[in-house]
Amino acid sequence: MEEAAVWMTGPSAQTMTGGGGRIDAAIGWERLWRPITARGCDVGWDIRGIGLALCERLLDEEPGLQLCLACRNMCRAQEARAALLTSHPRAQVGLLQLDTSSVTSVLKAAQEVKLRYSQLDYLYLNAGIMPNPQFDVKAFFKGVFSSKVVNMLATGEGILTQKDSTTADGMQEVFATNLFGHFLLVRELESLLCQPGHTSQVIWTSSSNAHQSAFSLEDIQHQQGTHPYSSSKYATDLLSLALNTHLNKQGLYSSVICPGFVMTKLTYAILPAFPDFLWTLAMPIFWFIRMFTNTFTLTSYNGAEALFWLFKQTPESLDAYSKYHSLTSGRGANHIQPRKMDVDEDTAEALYQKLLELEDQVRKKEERRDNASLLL
Ligand SMILES: NC(=O)C1=CN([C@@H]2O[C@H](COP(=O)(O)OP(=O)(O)OC[C@H]3O[C@@H](n4cnc5c(N)ncnc54)[C@H](OP(=O)(O)O)[C@@H]3O)[C@@H](O)[C@H]2O)C=CC1
Ligand SMILES: CC(C)CCC[C@@H](C)[C@H]1CC[C@H]2C3=C(CC[C@]12C)[C@@]1(C)CCC(=O)C[C@@H]1CC3
Repeated sequence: MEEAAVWMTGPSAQTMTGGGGRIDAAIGWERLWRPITARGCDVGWDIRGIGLALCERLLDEEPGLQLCLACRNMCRAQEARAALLTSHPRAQVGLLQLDTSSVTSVLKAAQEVKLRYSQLDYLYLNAGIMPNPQFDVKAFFKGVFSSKVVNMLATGEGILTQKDSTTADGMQEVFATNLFGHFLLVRELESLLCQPGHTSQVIWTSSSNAHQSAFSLEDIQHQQGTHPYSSSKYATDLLSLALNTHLNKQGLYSSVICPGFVMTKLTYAILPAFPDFLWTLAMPIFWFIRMFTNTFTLTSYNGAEALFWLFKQTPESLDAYSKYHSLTSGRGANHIQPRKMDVDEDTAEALYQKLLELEDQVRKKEERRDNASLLL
């Protein structure tokens, strides 16, 4: 058995297909697009997600690092691994199939990790979705000419809604993918993360879009509303706090980051009708906006700054009540800023208890399913 340094969900290379043809050059100094050199599963254009950018940054720092990438799409996972090994031939990059929206998949992946490794130092929980985003153009232009413009551009507040769906386990998909799957994973991997005389870090990719107003303890899955993404990210902030309360003594430290506004598959989907060349034309506007709000980090490299920074910190020095923001100045320089989160211990504990109840229910369901398949 090996000691895995870093374990990560959702770091695969993204390929964008269709959607308005090809772009044949990297844009400006900040490379947003890269042509796929070794043809893999899809034909299209490669946009790095924040997870893959982080892997590259970690390997730049420590070329011999042992990484394990947990991805739902193994084809993309292999592409990501190949890209990492090309730039860092000494790296040890393991792959694991994991769909965070599926209870069965999470339990199976956790079993596999326990077979492969005896200890985990870092667990990056980065997988996330924002399905069927609806961009409110009217509210956007109204916001642009109001005093709320900076906040709107930094958080996306008031201009985005999503249409959620249910998973095969009967859960809300955004909740299951962004929060519950990760929670179950942490619970399953507690023994590897909480080793005597050892500290570990659990690092969540949260968001500035995490709003208390979108979250309700009476509806933690956000079945009723139209802001499931915002609700799941606020729940992430609460859960991180609760994990610290419960597990700091056992050596597990949890932190949340916000990568800023980054151009990835997730954000391109917000304006799917926008052809590629319009995104290219919008870049100077984005760089201009960056002069006023340093939350426009734009590239995955910049967005991964806080994730990378946390890797180098001693866990005991981190503040459980702060979110660590990746920020990029108008001149393109990166820095980190801890900002106090709008969370309290009682709500965090109440959510934690509800998640434990739900965990209990899904485990019983899984057991019944396993027993039924044994009988067949
Ligand atoms: N881009 C932005 O501006 C911001 C992003 N974030 C957060 O950053 C994180 C990374 O997003 P980003 O890089 O932007 O977007 P991407 O869409 O590029 O990356 C999301 C990753 O999550 C994976 N994923 C999605 N669903 C599942 C699932 N069910 N099981 C396993 N993996 C899954 C995707 O895998 P696959 O390759 O199969 O699609 C992909 O690798 C997310 O949590 C997002 O919410 C937060 C604030 C701003
Ligand atoms: C000129 C126009 C094309 C500008 C459109 C800008 C908006 C699409 C973006 C402005 C702020 C962005 C933002 C997000 C999505 C895209 C914007 C609304 C997020 C909500 C994406 C997901 C997150 O977790 C937080 C981001 C905050 C900022």
